[in-house]
Amino acid sequence: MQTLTPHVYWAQRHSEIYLRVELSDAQNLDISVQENVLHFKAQGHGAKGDNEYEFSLEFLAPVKPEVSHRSTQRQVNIRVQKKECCWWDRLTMQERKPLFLAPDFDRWLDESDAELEQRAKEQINKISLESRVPKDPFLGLKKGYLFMYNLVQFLGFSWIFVNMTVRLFILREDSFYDTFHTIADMMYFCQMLAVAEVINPALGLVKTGVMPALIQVVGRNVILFVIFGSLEEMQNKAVVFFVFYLWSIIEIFRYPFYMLACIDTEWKMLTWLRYTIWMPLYPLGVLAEAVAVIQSLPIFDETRLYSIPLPKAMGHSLSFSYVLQIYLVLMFLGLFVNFRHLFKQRRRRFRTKKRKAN
Ligand SMILES: CCCCCCCCCCCCC[C@@H](O)CC(=O)SCCNC(=O)CCNC(=O)[C@H](O)C(C)(C)COP(=O)(O)OP(=O)(O)OC[C@H]1O[C@@H](n2cnc3c(N)ncnc32)[C@H](O)[C@@H]1OP(=O)(O)O
Repeated sequence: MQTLTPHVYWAQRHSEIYLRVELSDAQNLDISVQENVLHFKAQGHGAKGDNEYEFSLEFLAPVKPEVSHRSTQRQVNIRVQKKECCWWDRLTMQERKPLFLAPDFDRWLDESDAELEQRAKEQINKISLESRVPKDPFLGLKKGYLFMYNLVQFLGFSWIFVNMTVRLFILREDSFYDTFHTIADMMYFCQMLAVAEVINPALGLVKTGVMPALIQVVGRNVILFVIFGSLEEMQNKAVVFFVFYLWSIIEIFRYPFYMLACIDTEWKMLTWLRYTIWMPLYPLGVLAEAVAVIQSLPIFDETRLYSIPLPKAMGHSLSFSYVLQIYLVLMFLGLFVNFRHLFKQRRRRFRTKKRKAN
């Protein structure tokens, strides 16, 4: 048997090469890519009758070593993936086209048509993927609820922030000492409502963990209701101003950011602020809260408020200040957990943004 070369027809797309080998009833196919050269060997019926046919092609640019092929009664179809998605000027490394090679006009597309075809394919894939993911029938309701929740919180914290800022400008330092009496009601309202922030991820309404929200809400509410709310002696201390002011600064950026997210809108500046200003604010907030706890310790010792009754043999009662000392340690653990969480959220947010931009 003579070894002959079959007629080969080729076409390309940005990511792959198609070869059509004119050989009917091909058998003993041996097709491989080694060092960027495609080797083909098979027995079949070609231009010179039944024979063994073979050819080699060194590609113009790198291709993946895996080759897929399908043999039909009339021909052998070969598909080779390009390593890089780009358009080639010709198929082979050698400039002169081998005699057995010709364009496959059935598949031939020029570069711009191939691009259009690629885009159409991507669009079809996207649509079919979207249609496979079941649509949430309550999506509108969920978004409406979240939007309203964030709006109310935004209005509440804006009122707190503006009120405190105006009072600071007018009364200067004096405003520090009666912050609680002017702001507490609104802060109670916002922080009670903030319990929803633990419930929302628990119900799967927002894509985030329950734990960071729980730490945040419990952390603030202990300070607000237990330290400030139940000790009158704490209510006219300057620390109340710093705690409330630090809490409200982050929230006047965080809630509008969420509101926009509910209507699939984004303002870059707001996103940046939401994911950046917590860096100085969070440690400062925890520091201010720690100062408040430390200032409250002697008051709890003195008033015996919330003290834990002990059996007679062990003494009278255990001051609540001991519980608060343990809480102080927990606060710094909480700071660590949430700081790490916020760093992750920030990285995820800006990484996805960059990827989308590319
Ligand atoms: C078991 C109990 C233990 C108790 C231990 C107590 C320890 C005490 C520790 C005390 C530490 C607290 C100190 C703190 O009080 C001090 C201060 O607050 S100082 C001021 C500065 N503070 C901050 O900057 C923190 C602000 N708070 C937060 O950022 C959040 O509360 C937090 C839970 C920490 C993080 O939020 P989240 O996990 O939700 O991250 P994202 O904002 O990135 O959101 C993730 C995705 O969910 C979507 N989302 C979230 N919430 C909503 C919403 N309400 N509406 C709509 N969408 C929402 C958001 O858009 C993200 O989606 P996507 O990824 O698609 O963009």
